[in-house]
Amino acid sequence: MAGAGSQAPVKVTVTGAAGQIGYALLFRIASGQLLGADTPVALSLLEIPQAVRAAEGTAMELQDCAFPLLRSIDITDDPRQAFDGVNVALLVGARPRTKGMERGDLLEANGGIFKPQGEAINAGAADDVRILVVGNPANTNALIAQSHAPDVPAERFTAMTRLDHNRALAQLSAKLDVPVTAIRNMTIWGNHSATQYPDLYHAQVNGKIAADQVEEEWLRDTFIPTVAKRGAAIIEARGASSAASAAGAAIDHVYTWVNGTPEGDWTSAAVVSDGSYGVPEGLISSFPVVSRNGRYEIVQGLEINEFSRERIDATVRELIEERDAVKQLGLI
Ligand SMILES: NC(=O)c1ccc[n+]([C@@H]2O[C@H](COP(=O)([O-])OP(=O)(O)OC[C@H]3O[C@@H](n4cnc5c(N)ncnc54)[C@H](O)[C@@H]3O)[C@@H](O)[C@H]2O)c1
Ligand SMILES: O=C(O)C[C@H](O)C(=O)O
Repeated sequence: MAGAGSQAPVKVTVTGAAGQIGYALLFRIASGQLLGADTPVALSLLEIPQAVRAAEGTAMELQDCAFPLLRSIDITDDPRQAFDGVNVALLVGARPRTKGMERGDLLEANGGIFKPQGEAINAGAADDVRILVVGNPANTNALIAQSHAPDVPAERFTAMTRLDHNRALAQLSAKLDVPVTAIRNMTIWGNHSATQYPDLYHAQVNGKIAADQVEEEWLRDTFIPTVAKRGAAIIEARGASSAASAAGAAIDHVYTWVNGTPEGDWTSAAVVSDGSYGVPEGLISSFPVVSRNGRYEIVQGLEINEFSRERIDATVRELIEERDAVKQLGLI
């Protein structure tokens, strides 16, 4: 069997490489945590021209770590170069909302980033490319990129709700004083936003339904809002949005995608809807998913109670509004 020494490296492109998530993410990728300890990596860092110098500084540090799996680092401000031959694309760089910016302005500014990146992925990506969008608004940015990459199978475009999933595991684990490993089948539904729905009616703790082990009031008034608004709470406390935990979730998302979900468990990812659970086809929405043979598949056949139905419908409504807004702006 060929060892890491002779294997061709997997090309991993990270956009927004000089940002704070980039700094938390790149060293973990280079150390082998994204793809496994046998897989050599060729990193490609995409930044805007003003931040290329800072990305070069990060690359110097990566070099100084002498990671055995890190074969090369390419730094560019050209999406075509960054995505040429890419196997794993982590789209982290995005335009944050600034003071006085309307929602439409935010979507338009991000369209200016994710449209050309989608086109560049379409033009040059490897046949097995997998794309994870982290930059917000993640679901709709993923939709924009996907709609400009007609030659790439739509299911290769995903957006990150694994951080929300991990937050839900952590909150439930603290509430019931159990390790996170006692929890299975957690689900985040919908948008990576405050409307998301973390579902305890299918999650199990030590083999029993989680919702039956907590007070309904806690589930409704504490658990759901704490998970859904955790991003804002981190910004409030840290003065900057989550970075290490976001990087950790991106690593988890890709690692699971490539290596599969454990038997009897599932995870959460925003993937292109096939119409399951009443989510309109084509929307990029979070679902319970398993990864089998290197593909994320939506878990089918779950019963949805009235409480969950209302909340899934609300978050999906928001995704429809975002889709309609970018359609009106001519971005998809
Ligand atoms: N999905 C999630 O769970 C999740 C969690 C945390 C943060 N986020 C989002 O991730 C994004 C990045 O967060 P951060 O803290 O690293 O931000 P940051 O501002 O520190 O870094 C963003 C970087 O992106 C770069 N960038 C901007 N436009 C680019 C382009 N066209 N091409 C390449 N690079 C570009 C910027 O120069 C900057 O270096 C934000 O949108 C944030 O809201 C998502
Ligand atoms: O950057 C943000 O707005 C928050 C981020 O998406 C998070 O969930 O931590």
